[in-house]
Amino acid sequence: MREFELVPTFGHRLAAAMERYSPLCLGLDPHPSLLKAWGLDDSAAGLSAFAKTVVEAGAGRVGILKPQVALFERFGSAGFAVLEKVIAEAQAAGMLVINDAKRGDIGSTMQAYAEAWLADGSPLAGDALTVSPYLGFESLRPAINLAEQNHRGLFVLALTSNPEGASVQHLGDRDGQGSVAAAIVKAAEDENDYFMSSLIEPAKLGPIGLVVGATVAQQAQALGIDLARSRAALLAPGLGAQGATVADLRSGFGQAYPQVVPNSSRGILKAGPDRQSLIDAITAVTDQLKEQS
Ligand SMILES: O=c1ccn([C@@H]2O[C@H](COP(=O)(O)O)[C@@H](O)[C@H]2O)c(=O)[nH]1
Repeated sequence: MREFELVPTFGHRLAAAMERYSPLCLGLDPHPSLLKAWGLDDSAAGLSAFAKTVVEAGAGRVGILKPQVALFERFGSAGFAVLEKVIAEAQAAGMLVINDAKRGDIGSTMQAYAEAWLADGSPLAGDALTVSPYLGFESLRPAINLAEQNHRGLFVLALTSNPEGASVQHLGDRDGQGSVAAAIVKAAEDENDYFMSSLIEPAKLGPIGLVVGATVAQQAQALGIDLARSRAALLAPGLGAQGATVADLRSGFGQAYPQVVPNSSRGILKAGPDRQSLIDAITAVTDQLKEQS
């Protein structure tokens, strides 16, 4: 809780969802190939049917849903209308929604992105948003401030799951300056420390999370980054389709493992469209995660 307020912070709500269900974040990635495999049209109507099945399969089984915004944006305003409905329905079903839109711009424009994705009453506002810090961490300030005021969260790209990420994110490491990724993690840590110092009810996780791919988690240790100290939730895409396993999470994240929110999208979604097969795929991953905890 925040001082003078009785509304739980994003960190409190995320920790509660992880505890109640499992740390799994179910990725909602309606790729054209998946729409086809599910016998759906590559249209806004197909998108809507796909999303409805995923939300119904996840309800009561997973606490966190991550729609991939690009795959809704493909359909323009019709896709955004589907996304707005998905956000509302997933939240009504008890899930926290992390909108994976990877927004980032100069501060004045960032303010508009923040209002779209993080302001109370905005139809696109979920519980958290992914953001890119590559215009400078402080360029995210409007989103940081609005997220904190509105009990929402951010996930800042730090070490992304794709192999190309290292060419930017590891810069500085070899010449002893400390890597770009390390600077981002430290900025998130400082922001979380500042925010959490004002809480009445202590929280394990701050409002500023980080994206650290499940496929590259061990690189954080190699770069000398202490993820546990950041008190950031660690959104970890890469489980399943990109090759990372639940065992990799444990070894890769080490002491920071309790902060990890692993995402699997295609690895689970390929089990559809049959609802029960989708539920079985979700259960298989959540069971493995519970065994590792
Ligand atoms: O570093 C990153 C950041 C985001 N993503 C996103 O996560 C999902 C992963 O989907 P899978 O089908 O499980 O591979 C997707 O929406 C990516 O855009 C990421 O993979 N890596």
